[in-house]
Amino acid sequence: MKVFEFQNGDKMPMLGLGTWKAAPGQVYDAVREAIKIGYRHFDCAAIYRNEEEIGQAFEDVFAAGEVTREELWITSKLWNNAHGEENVLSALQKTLADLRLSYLDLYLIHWPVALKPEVLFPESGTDFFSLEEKPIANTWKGMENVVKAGLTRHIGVSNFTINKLKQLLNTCDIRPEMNQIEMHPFLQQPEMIKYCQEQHIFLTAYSPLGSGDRPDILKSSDEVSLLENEVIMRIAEAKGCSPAQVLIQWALERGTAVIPKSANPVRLKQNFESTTVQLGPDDMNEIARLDQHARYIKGIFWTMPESPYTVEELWDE
Ligand SMILES: NC(=O)C1=CN([C@@H]2O[C@H](COP(=O)(O)OP(=O)(O)OC[C@H]3O[C@@H](n4cnc5c(N)ncnc54)[C@H](OP(=O)(O)O)[C@@H]3O)[C@@H](O)[C@H]2O)C=CC1
Ligand SMILES: O=C1CO[C@H](CO)[C@@H](O)[C@@H]1O
Repeated sequence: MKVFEFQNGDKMPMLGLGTWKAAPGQVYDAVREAIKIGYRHFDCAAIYRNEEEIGQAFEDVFAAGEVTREELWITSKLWNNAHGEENVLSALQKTLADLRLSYLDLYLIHWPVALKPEVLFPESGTDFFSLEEKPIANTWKGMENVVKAGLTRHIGVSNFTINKLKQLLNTCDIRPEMNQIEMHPFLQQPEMIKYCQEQHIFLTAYSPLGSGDRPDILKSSDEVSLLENEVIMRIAEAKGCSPAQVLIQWALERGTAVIPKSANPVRLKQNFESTTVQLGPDDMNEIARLDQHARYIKGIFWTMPESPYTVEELWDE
């Protein structure tokens, strides 16, 4: 398994398991099965509301001696309603209690968007704080504090643009080591890859298979399927593998980590075995031409009348 090696020598397996939408009642089995298959990297978040069940699975695999804590890489994310230096510690403590861990490997600011403490998802413009009211630089101090307290080994961000990374790099003491963003053949983000390579920030690709099981409210009528894309299907057929395996291996060959979600034992195994597929330069060039700057996670849930956030500002477009 390819790994990212961090400056302190820690190693993160580049292929991990996404856990958004892995339903309570199923995610326990999915995590246990994934560990049997060989997954050692798990992508979690407080807002996925399944961390308790994932924590039960971790506790049980450790007790059964299947893996040790040190063999796993566990990421989680600070939800938008806990921005502010003073709120990070308690949010992380809740995640650690739910996951039944004493430390995380990586803790990310989930979005550069701040919500009022009592709000999980906004319903009106008054549910938000602006970034002037809750500056990222201040939230980041809270992230640095939890590194110093030994509660997470690394910190980073998610859904940050190059501009927002630049602003953060100007004010931070501990540099962000990861940006987790949507990336797949329809949204290839070449400038972000170049910038993060220069700045020694690792990238993780989310929704690498097109996030087909998103709630309908997050879907738009003009959406196109990645898994059914003609080029991806043709390459898969030629290699004797599945379209999902092409998409996963494509992400790895570009030097990004990738966290496909599955709760199905057959697809979990298939996704893990993507690394046996080899894509050549012709395949990579053909896939490069599929870029259409199209997002599945558009961030429209942060934009509504009187919200301080706009899609243009969110993505710097
Ligand atoms: N930081 C952020 O803001 C975000 C982070 N994420 C993270 O990224 C992870 C992955 O992204 P996500 O949006 O969940 O979507 P993915 O792109 O990983 O797609 C998941 C869907 O693909 C299906 N699938 C999985 N494997 C295969 C396969 N081999 N063949 C066909 N279909 C398959 C799954 O079904 P099934 O389960 O039935 O196999 C599910 O319907 C998330 O779970 C989360 O951890 C995602 C969005 C935003
Ligand atoms: O990680 C993610 C998936 O879940 C959330 C919605 O429920 C998104 O906000 C976020 O991008």
